Amino acid sequence: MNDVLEVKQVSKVYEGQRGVHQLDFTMERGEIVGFLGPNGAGKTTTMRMITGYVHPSAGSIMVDGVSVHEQGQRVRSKIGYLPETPPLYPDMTVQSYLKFVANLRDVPAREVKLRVSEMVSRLGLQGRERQMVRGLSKGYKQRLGLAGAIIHKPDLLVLDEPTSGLDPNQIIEIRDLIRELGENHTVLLSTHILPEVSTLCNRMLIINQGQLVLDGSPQHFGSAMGDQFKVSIEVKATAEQLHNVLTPWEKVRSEVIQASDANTAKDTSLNSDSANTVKMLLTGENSEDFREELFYLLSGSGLPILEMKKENLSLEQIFLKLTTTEATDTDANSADVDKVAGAEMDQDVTSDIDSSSISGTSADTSPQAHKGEDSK
Ligand SMILES: Nc1ncnc2c1ncn2[C@@H]1O[C@H](COP(=O)(O)OP(=O)(O)OP(=O)(O)O)[C@@H](O)[C@H]1O
Repeated sequence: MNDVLEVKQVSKVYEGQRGVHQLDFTMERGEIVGFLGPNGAGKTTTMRMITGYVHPSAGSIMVDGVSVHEQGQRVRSKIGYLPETPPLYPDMTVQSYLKFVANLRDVPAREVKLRVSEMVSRLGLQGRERQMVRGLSKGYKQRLGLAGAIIHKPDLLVLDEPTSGLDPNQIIEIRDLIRELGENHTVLLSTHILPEVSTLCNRMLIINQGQLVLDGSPQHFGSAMGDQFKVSIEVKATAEQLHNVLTPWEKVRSEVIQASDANTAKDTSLNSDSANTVKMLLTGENSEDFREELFYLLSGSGLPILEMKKENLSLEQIFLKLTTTEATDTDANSADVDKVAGAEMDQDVTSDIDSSSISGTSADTSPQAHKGEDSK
């Protein structure tokens, strides 16, 4: 069996209030899955149920074929969990903390020393072995938390907002580490930072109001969810010539973005080399791909197409679209939106580390998180 994680019809109700509702997804070995959602969507609840710290009200969760509910202790040895704020003991040194976690995680006594030094070098903690935890920067605390989460060589790594509160350099370092960890682990990672998903993950889940509203690869959506198909074109023509050809074509609405002829131009700053070219945004009445028809229409009219590009929704637009109230008023079971039409994601968003951050969130500060509690 290739599924490391199976979440089946899982719901959590807190004192009559919905935490999550009928979540259904699996994760295959080697996947790095981004788990996104606005505040209060149910990410932490889901992660805590997977790691066994919160009991589902309904449904079942299996890790590597073992039931979290029935064999919690066995499952914990298969999972590495990094809560948003790692449960570190400030009065321990880096080394003694790692030894402590190794023992807690049942690493065989004869392997502890080796495992600790492996973690120190793998997570870039060399030279800090004897430093007190309280003196570490937030970035190094995060490294130590990650070291503690993987010291027992778990199959599944669950990371709750691992880059939250870090500065941009630390964010890049921790992302690089997660990418490396993803080479040997299956990773479920919650985040508020949308570009993190496109840089790190090969799949993403979006949750809203406790329900899964999207399950797909960041590379395979954009023109999804019954959206109107959009194409931008640059044509060797005047805007008037192009309008004459396109106006009778009722299924497509056109809008000039840039034109070289002064009468219609929104941007007349073009130089003479681009004289008589026009850029337009064309919007179809539905999601049907009209590029081929467009090609024959323009070539039949003797208007050369200089460029044609399918316009995709950015990750932010997709997120907003799926997490507005209307989006979940309909039946928001993920299966309906899973089959998303192939489209490249707008890569522009990947360059911006913080501008897409949706918000901050609360933290789990308790060392008890290691031991298990049903605090939520
Ligand atoms: N212990 C609890 N008691 C009652 N309600 C809770 C408890 N924990 C979570 N909830 C509720 O469950 C829902 C999901 O919360 P959860 O913390 O899982 O969301 P989240 O996606 O992790 O949010 P954030 O991004 O803000 O951390 C929210 O409505 C929240 O108020």
